[in-house]
Amino acid sequence: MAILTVSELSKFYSSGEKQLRILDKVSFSVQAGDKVAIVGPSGSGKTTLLGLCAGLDTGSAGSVQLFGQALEPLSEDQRAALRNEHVGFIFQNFQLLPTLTALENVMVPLELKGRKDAALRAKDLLAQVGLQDRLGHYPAMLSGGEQQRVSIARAFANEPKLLFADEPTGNLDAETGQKVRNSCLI
Ligand SMILES: Nc1ncnc2c1ncn2[C@@H]1O[C@H](COP(=O)(O)OP(=O)(O)OP(=O)(O)O)[C@@H](O)[C@H]1O
Repeated sequence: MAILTVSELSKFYSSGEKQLRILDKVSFSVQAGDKVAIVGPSGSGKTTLLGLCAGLDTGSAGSVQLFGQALEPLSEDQRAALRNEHVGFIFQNFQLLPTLTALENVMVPLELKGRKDAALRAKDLLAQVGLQDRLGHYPAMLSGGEQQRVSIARAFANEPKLLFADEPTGNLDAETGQKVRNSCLI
C-alpha cells in the first residue's frame, strides 16, 4: 500500500522578475516499509520536497497524498493534525522550541495527543539518544549534535508510521551518527 504518493509536484518561487523552478513535476510513491533516500547537490530542492511531502508547505502545482489523504484541500491546522498523528520529521536545522527544555521539547507532540505518559516516554527517548543527563537543558545550552539528538527523539515520540529525516546525522560525529543509525530509533 502506498503511504505517500507524489504526482507531478512542482514548486516555484519568484525572485524579482524571475521565477525559480525548484521542483518541476516530480512524481513517485512510497510503500509501507520502504526506505527512500533523496540525493542531490546543495540547493537542488531536497528540503523543499520533504517539506511538501509532510504538508509543512504547499506546492505550486501537482498533488501529495499522505496515507490516502490529499493534502491540497486541507487547512494548515488539518495538515498539522495529520502530521502529528502519523508523521515524524527530523529537521535539518532542528527546529526546537528555544523556551522549552530538551525534555519539554520531546513532550510537546505527546501532550498534543493527550498522552498521560508524556514525561516518562520523553525521558526514555532522550535516554535512548544518550541525553539522560541533559533533560533540563534549553536548546541554547546544547551542542549542535545534542540538539539534533533531541530532534530525533521528538520525531519518534508518537511512533510515526512515516519518518522524514533531513540530513539526520549531519551534525553528529561519525561514531554517534553510526550509533543513531544502528539504534532502535532509526
Ligand atoms: N522561501 C524561499 N524563497 C525563495 N527561494 C527559496 C525558498 N526556500 C528555498 N528556496 C530556494 O530553493 C532552492 C532549494 O532549497 P532546498 O533547501 O530545498 O535545497 P536542498 O537540496 O535541501 O539544499 P542543501 O543540501 O544545501 O540543504 C534553493 O536554491 C533555495 O534558495
